[in-house]
Amino acid sequence: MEELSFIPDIPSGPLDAYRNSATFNWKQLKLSLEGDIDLLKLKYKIWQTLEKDPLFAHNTVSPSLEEQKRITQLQLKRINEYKFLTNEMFKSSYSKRTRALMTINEAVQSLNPSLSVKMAIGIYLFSNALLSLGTERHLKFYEATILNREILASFALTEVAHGSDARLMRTTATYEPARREFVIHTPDFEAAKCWVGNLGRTCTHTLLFAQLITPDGTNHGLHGFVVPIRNPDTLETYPGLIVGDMGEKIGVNGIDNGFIMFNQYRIPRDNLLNRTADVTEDGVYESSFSEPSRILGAALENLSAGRIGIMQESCHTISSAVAIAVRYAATRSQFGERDREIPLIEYELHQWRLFGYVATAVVFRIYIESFTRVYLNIVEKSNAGLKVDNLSEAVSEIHAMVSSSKPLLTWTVLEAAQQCREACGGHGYLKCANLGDLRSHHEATVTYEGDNSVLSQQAGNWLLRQYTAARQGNAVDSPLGTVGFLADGHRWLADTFRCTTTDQLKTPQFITSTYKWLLCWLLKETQEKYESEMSKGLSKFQAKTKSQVYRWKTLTRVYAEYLVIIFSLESIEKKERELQPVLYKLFTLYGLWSLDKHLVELYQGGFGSGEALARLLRSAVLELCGDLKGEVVTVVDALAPTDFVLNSVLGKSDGNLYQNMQKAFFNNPGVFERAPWWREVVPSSKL
Ligand SMILES: Cc1cc2nc3c(=O)[nH]c(=O)nc-3n(C[C@H](O)[C@H](O)[C@H](O)COP(=O)(O)OP(=O)(O)OC[C@H]3O[C@@H](n4cnc5c(N)ncnc54)[C@H](O)[C@@H]3O)c2cc1C
Repeated sequence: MEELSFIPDIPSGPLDAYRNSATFNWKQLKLSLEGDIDLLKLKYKIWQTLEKDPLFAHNTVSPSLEEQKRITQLQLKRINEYKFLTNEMFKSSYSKRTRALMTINEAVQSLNPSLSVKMAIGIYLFSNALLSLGTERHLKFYEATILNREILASFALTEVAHGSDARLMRTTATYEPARREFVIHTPDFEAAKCWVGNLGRTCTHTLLFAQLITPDGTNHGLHGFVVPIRNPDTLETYPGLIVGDMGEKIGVNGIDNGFIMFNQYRIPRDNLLNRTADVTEDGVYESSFSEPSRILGAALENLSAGRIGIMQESCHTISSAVAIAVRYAATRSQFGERDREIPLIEYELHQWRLFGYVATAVVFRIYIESFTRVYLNIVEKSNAGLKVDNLSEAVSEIHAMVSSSKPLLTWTVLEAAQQCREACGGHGYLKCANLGDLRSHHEATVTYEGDNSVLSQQAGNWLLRQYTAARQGNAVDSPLGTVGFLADGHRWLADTFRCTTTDQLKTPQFITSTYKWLLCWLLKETQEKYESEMSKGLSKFQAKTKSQVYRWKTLTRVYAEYLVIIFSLESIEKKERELQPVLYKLFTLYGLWSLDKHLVELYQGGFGSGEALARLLRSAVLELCGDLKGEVVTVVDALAPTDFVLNSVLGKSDGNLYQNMQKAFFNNPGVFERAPWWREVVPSSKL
């Protein structure tokens, strides 16, 4: 086993009772979930450095809005000074460098989600966009951002009246050959860019998406431009801009989301990100794509890395949430027979509420770790000009994977955070439990970088194209192999439920084959519904909108669950032998617990007929919960960050629940003082 002494030991205490029954070493599982010892070391280095820095100290009371923004910006400055991304990392291969940046982002996110959003948009998303959408002209911006940290950027796509439907955005960038400049203009408030993170108070530049118009009046669709917003030395906005902060939100208030209106604002021609399309000095438009929608598609594909980052952060959020709730469940006792109270974790109901999410936290982490590798490998090869087989098909498949997985992960983590909060009862409602902040900061991820419901529709488009190809006897375009099985769709659909014992369900084979049946059936259902709407004379657009509920939407969710299943299974098969028993149990629980939510479809489509399917499936879930009782406390030790980062009075690793709570109560500012406003509320006659 590798040398893991850099991971601090966990203090002995009341949780030992459960820890002692674990069949594996938690540090080994932690390393295995991280997937790379250097990245795990980097994460600990960041956490330990920031724990010593007063700028990162936790607050017992939420600071004012302005203060949250100030602290977050100062923290970013400090992170830049720490140079966690060493020169060696910076010079390493694209995938190594990106993995390191993603790790820094994850480590920071678990301490202050606003800070990681600030960093992700302001540095990584922007610099990534410069590399993928820009050319040599833009290298100066790249270096100023990622190397010298002189630029803090933002990403301005959303407008007041248009969010998901990006094509109809109305900010314009009109080229003027006489001055070789683009003139950016906002026609009215509805076209103001809004929700733009870092724009409200801090960014120096924005990556703006605007309709590119050539001197002949032709609109060539949305294109990306680098637009200076503020003087970096004074943070004053430049003339010609109306920029403001959007005010208080229901989470991530350390981020200054802003709005902006441009009044005939001029930028040099060179600021157009011109990898896919350019305008000559004389104003002639040139593009390697014939379709404007494909240019936008190429530009927005850049968001994939950001969405993968969101999924990684979501894995941290669910890990923290289940760590708090499971440690609480193991130390909090209620009820029992003959006045002997038992810990909450002993109750089957409590196990069922929480353990599915513990299993989810583990398999999501394994899935994302593995998918990130595949993704970065392909991007690296393609950036280096190496041959990637079926590159454009692979890009489409990755887009479908990301567009279905981001919704699945972010929605599930939101449900998990809520369930964990409730599982800690009233104490879970305390700010110092940290479950409320985990939930509300996470919540925005279901909307930003693509609203989940809208994003899922894109994955459905790709899936239905593959289904149609398979039905017509053509090849399925799935270089990553996620839906290669559709070629045998009729065979999978002929499958029926034949198990007679729960053990027969608790196998990877049962779970994967049932998912294949589900996907084939949902594809057939969705396609039939779509065709029947078309046959009534509806347009493609209308037919699509009439096929969403119970079909398209469920289909894309099931596809994402299937991705989690196949990717995590493949990884688990390669993991250390000592870890495999617990990992298979967690995998099986995730698979069956997820299938339980699709019983309606499994019966409706004729996979199951009698009562056996539901009875055996649910019994298997409960048996697995019981089997995992002795393991979960140690599983969450592997999932949890350090106590400082977890920042929860209920979830400390020492398990001294009530001593920790007393300390927190007694240390609340002014806790024992008479209310400073007492004079205002007592009867005036007594004064
Ligand atoms: C915290 C936060 C940070 C953000 N940061 C940025 C940023 O930095 N830069 C930026 O440009 N934007 C940013 N955004 C904006 C974000 O990207 C948009 O909110 C998102 O794309 C959704 O667009 P919308 O709000 O206009 O919702 P709409 O598109 O108006 O959607 C509203 C609802 O209608 C549903 N809907 C829409 N179309 C359909 C359809 N065809 N069928 C069925 N249902 C549909 C959606 O699912 C959604 O539930 C941020 C948002 C938040 C909350």
